[in-house]
Amino acid sequence: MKIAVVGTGYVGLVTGTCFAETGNHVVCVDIDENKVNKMKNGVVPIYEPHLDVLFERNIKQGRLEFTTSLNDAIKDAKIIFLALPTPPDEDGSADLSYILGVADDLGKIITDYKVIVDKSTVPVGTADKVTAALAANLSTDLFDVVSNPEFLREGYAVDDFLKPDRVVIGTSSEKAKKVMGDLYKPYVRQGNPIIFMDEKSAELTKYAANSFLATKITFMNEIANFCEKVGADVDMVRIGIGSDSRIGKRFLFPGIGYGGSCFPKDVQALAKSGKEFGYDFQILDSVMDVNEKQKTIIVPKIKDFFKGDLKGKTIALWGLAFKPDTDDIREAPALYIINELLEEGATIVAFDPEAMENVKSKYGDKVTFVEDRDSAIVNADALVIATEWQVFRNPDFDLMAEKMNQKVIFDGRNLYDTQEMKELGFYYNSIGRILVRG
Ligand SMILES: NC(=O)C1=CN([C@@H]2O[C@H](COP(=O)(O)OP(=O)(O)OC[C@H]3O[C@@H](n4cnc5c(N)ncnc54)[C@H](O)[C@@H]3O)[C@@H](O)[C@H]2O)C=CC1
Ligand SMILES: O=C(O)[C@H]1O[C@H](OP(=O)(O)OP(=O)(O)OC[C@H]2O[C@@H](n3ccc(=O)[nH]c3=O)[C@H](O)[C@@H]2O)[C@H](O)[C@@H](O)[C@@H]1O
Repeated sequence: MKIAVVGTGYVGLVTGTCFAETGNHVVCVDIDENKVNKMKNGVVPIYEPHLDVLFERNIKQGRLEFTTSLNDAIKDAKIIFLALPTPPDEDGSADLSYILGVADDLGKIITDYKVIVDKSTVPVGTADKVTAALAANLSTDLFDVVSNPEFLREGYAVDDFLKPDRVVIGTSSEKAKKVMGDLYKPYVRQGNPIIFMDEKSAELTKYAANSFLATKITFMNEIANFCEKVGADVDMVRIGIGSDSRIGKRFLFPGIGYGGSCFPKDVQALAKSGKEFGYDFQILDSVMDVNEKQKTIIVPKIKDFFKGDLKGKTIALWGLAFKPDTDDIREAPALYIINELLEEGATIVAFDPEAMENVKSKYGDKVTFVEDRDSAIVNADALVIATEWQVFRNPDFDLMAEKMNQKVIFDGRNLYDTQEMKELGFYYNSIGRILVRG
């Protein structure tokens, strides 16, 4: 099948590459010329594990192409995916200007029947708005609009896309249903269901999934905070409740709050969407409040340790990305921690395996960046861990003892065993577990 993908970010590029991998011909279009040039030269513009192999293979085999011309991209395509940004507007609602702008452009250039698929995360009612934008210039016989939300996670995007738990397709058109069913056939063969539904339900399924997961994490963060008050161990509680199949083991890991380009904006957008329709999502308001505090929950702990004064203190920071295996720093808790520590007068020496360039462009020389994990801890008064990259899981504790000014760790991701830290004589402050005083 011939496919066009508009927008080559995390979702668009993975979508385009994976559809090429299953034998389709895909043209990806982006307005960012620099990005398109990179891709034309065989460079993957984002860090996403395993994407490069598929990317190279499909370019070589002539199934994956790139352009900045919307017209060139869509002229032979039967299906056009919109994988465009839907960032939060000033009031927290999803900004649909990218999607509606492209829909408007498409309405002016489409000449034969096409299925326009919304892959971006959008509020209920967007398919209707996209339809209206297209219909302003185009006969409704020449298109159908489908909502096909994406559930991939950054860092696991390729695997999540190729082996999805489910594919949700929202459409009221039998013709579009057939086209989409054919496209996703390879995934059905892997035993993953395609769930057909109406457009509005599909749109809401996406927000509901992200909001539910964000709520699950936040609930666990509150349990962790309470564990600290009463001397319980959140790891035990997590295992204890996660073993109940009704609750499940995944997405129960407490830490310094959820971040990224999706949970924060999607929870906010669903709450906002609720208000627009006269419904007050009380749970979501609480989730946002708790998460906001959770992102910097480690800072008062650090201040307490240093008796309220961080001036002149050097803090090593391991991890900047909002989670491991990505260079994405959107809404990363590490940035909130950096802001507060800088305000308190601390010096920050940071390391992240993939996200340093992105942070450098925001902070410049306000933060010192080093090229490896162990350089960050030299002469540090404390180490803060903000992202659970594998490389931080098994550090050289002897080297830490030797190189740090004192053996002090504030761990926002619960990477180490508290008993071991006690034996090694570290001050070790983690989330929802006993405080090891060293
Ligand atoms: N990042 C993720 O893991 C996931 C994101 N989503 C949703 O997918 C959508 C896209 O997200 P990302 O891929 O992360 O965004 P992104 O910001 O990484 O990429 C968007 C791309 O669209 C391009 N673009 C902007 N205007 C354009 C135009 N007029 N024509 C062509 N290209 C244009 C940008 O240059 C950029 O390359 C959002 O709605 C997001 O909520 C859904 C599931 C997962
Ligand atoms: O809509 C989206 O963009 C995507 O949002 C999330 O994916 P992603 O943001 O890439 O990353 P997650 O692995 O879900 O992590 C999100 C945040 O939650 C945090 N988290 C996750 C799991 C957990 O147990 N505890 C926890 O604090 C992570 O550290 C991270 O900050 C969803 O998991 C995807 O299904 C969805 O497609």
